[in-house]
Amino acid sequence: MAGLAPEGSQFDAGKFDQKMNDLIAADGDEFWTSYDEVYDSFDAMGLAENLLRGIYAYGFEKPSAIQQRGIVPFCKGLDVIQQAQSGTGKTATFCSGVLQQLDYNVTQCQALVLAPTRELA
Ligand SMILES: Nc1ncnc2c1ncn2[C@@H]1O[C@H](COP(=O)(O)OP(=O)(O)OP(=O)(O)O)[C@@H](O)[C@H]1O
Repeated sequence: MAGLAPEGSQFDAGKFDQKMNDLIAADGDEFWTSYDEVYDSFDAMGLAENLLRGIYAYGFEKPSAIQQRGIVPFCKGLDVIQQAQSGTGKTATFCSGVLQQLDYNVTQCQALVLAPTRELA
């Protein structure tokens, strides 16, 4: 029937869980369920000078709780899942992480942000 995913391509939660468990077991040293480093200033995060200037130009003087914990692992290129209440600065967290990693000499697309607009509506 039109519109249906091909046979075998549907998401299988059981297989996904099994795959995740295998990955965690195999690479346990590289998998954290929390990240303990906290940076209580933007200066301390080692951000690029132009990015830092932009952050301060926006009037952001001190990083929020999620920013204190979330920007640096993002900048290190880690795969991260972050969760915080609405309005606590998540957008600036992942934007800072993306901007820090961009190569400004490259004109091709370097980042893609997918947002669940239904939840934001
Ligand atoms: N460190 C900061 N200092 C001052 N203002 C900030 C800081 N970080 C974010 N803001 C401001 O706080 C407001 C909320 O931030 P933001 O939209 O990033 O939060 P969010 O967690 O992504 O929200 P939502 O869950 O609703 O998408 C924005 O107006 C943003 O400019």
